[in-house]
Formats: sequence, structure tokens, C-alpha cells
Amino acid sequence: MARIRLDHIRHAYSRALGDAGIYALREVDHAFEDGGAYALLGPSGCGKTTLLNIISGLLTPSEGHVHFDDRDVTELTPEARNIAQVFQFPVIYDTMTVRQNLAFPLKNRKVPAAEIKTRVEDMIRRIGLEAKADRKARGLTADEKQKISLGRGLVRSDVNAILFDEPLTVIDPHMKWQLRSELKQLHREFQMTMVYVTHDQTEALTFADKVVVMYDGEVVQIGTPEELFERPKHTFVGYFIGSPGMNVLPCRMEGGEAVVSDTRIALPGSPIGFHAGQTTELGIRPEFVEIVRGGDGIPVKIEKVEDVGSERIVRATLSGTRLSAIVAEGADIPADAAVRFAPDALNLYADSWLVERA
Ligand SMILES: Nc1ncnc2c1ncn2[C@@H]1O[C@H](COP(=O)(O)OP(=O)(O)OP(=O)(O)O)[C@@H](O)[C@H]1O
Repeated sequence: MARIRLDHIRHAYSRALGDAGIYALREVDHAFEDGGAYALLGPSGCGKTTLLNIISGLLTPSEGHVHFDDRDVTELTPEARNIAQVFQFPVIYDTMTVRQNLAFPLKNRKVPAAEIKTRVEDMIRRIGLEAKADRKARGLTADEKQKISLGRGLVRSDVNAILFDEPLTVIDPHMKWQLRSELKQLHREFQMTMVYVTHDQTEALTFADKVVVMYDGEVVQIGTPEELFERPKHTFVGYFIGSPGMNVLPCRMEGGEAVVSDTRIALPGSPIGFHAGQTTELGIRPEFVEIVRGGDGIPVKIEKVEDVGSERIVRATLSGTRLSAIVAEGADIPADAAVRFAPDALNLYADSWLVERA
């Protein structure tokens, strides 16, 4: 396994696009530590696949360098980089059996026969295909074929990293959870460097120790699921992670306090590093918005209340800005409602970036 360092990577898909300033990756400067489980998370088109293909060697970046440990691999082919890759759709040999498919990458690398047998049998069990081990892949379902693909990626122990590009898209929803747990287990046992691309936050947050959130060709935050939830570095992260996402309320700053709709809100600590002229916003997660009687907080207009199991989501507007609150089932929602915010859960943003506090 290896530490993967992306050194000032930029990528445009053609010279003309680059000349026009259209970059699929605008600037990525980041390291994936050896043995880490990372998810690359972001909306469609933000550059996740581009970044993954630059790591694997399917693409050469327009600018910057890729290092595996101390070695510059920017110009090396995927084979020479010794990477295992699992794509969205199965990449397997249809005429081989499940067992042969799994053994193939090991035979290719001249692994001793006894070791191949042990590894292949272990992998067959992990992907739950014991009953079909001697069946040709051709007759299997899309779901089962993708499990073989996953198995082929995971069966080798000598790879520098394993890269997954939305690998569970074709998997039946009830199997997704099981396979994700299996991946996590394998990571715990063998500490492989894994990079997992997804646009699904549940998938990212349950798989990864560190989530790399991408937006518009850039990495906007790298953090643990808790860090992304509690201190989103960019309003996009707050909005994208969580359900519903973080509320973002326009505010103006006066004497160190935020003013939202004529109500002054004291912020914990003193904001540092922002200056007058920047657009300021307050971020607050719906979990930390309390619904109170009018007069006890900032007045809001309740638009809708949704029941979601043991809690309710209150959709409201505050001076025209949409705001959500999560309240307990059976909690009082007065007609003349107002909101209060948990002070420690407030984050201030300037031009969409988190303002640190002293
Ligand atoms: N071969 C290509 N030629 C030109 N532009 C491309 C090419 N492949 C991707 N792009 C563009 O590069 C940007 C990033 O695409 P990329 O596929 O990396 O995003 P993504 O985050 O993986 O999206 P998705 O989740 O939809 O796969 C997009 O604007 C896309 O249209």
C-alpha cells in the first residue's frame, strides 16, 4: 500500500477547454494517507471520476504531479501503478466461473497456488457466492457479477490502493448495506488504502474514516463525518451533508454580533479573518433550531410540517429565507411561531467559507 500525494493537480479535457478556463479539476493539492479509507463525495459533474482516473493513471493531468510514496507516477500506466479498480459496472470474464474470475488476478501475478486457493475461498464467502462458485459468470445477475468485480479488486494483497467508482450502483438496495459492511471489515483487517467515489452521503459517511467533499472541480473539505456535520468549512458542505441540510441565513455583522432579520445574535468567540464587504451568512443545522412561541425568538412563518418517524421536520420561512427545524414527535408548534438557535451550533460564513473564531 502507499501514500498517494496529489501535488497541485489541474485538469482540462482539451487544450481548447483549458484556454477557455474550463477545468474539470481546478486545483487539487491533497494526500491520501497510507491505509486510510476515503470517500470522494460530491454532486454529479464535480470532478470525482476525473480525480480517480488521475490517481489510477487512466488520465494524465494537464498540470501537477501524482506521487505514490516518494515515487512520481504521473506518467505511469495503470498497470505500472499497481492499482486495483472497481467500476460502476462489472468488469469480469463471462466465460470463466466465479472461482476462476477471482483467481485470475492472482495467477497473473504468480501468487503460489496454495495462497490463491485460500484467498479465493475467503473472498467467495465474503461476497456471498459460495453456492455459485463453479457457475460461469455469463449466467449470473448484474448484482452477482458486480460482486465478482468487487472480489477481483479486493482479492489482491499487493496493490498500492483500491479505487472504487460508485461500485454499488447496480447492487440491490438490501445488499448494499451488507457489501459496505464487508468492505469496511476488509479495510479494518488489511488496512488497505481505499478511495471510494460516490454522490450518496450515506454511502460516504458509513464507509469512510475521512470524507473528501468536492464541489465544482475543487476539494472544499476533508474531514471525519463528525467534522463535516459540526463545522462545515463551506456552505455547500453544510447543505450537501445532512438531511435536511444546514440552514444558511443571510446576515449582517454589527459589533461582533450577527443580525438576522433585525434580531441580534451573539456568536461564540470572536470571528477572525473576515473583512467588511464580504457577504456574510449564518449556518445552523435543523437539529439545533428550536421552535418557540412568537415573542420568544425570531419570528418565522410555518409553511409545512412533515412526519418522519420519531421526529418531525418543520419547514418555515424567516424573512423570505427558507429554514428547517427538526423537532420531536408531539412537540408544540404554535401558530405564531418563532425560532431560537443553539449558540454553540452557529457557524458564520463569509463569501461561503467558514469564519474561524478566536
Ligand atoms: N471526456 C470528457 N471530455 C470533456 N469533458 C468531460 C469529460 N469527462 C468529464 N468531463 C467534464 O468534466 C467535469 C467533471 O466530470 P466527472 O465525470 O469527473 O464528474 P463526477 O463528479 O464524477 O460526475 P458523475 O457523478 O456524474 O460521474 C464535468 O463537467 C464533465 O462534463
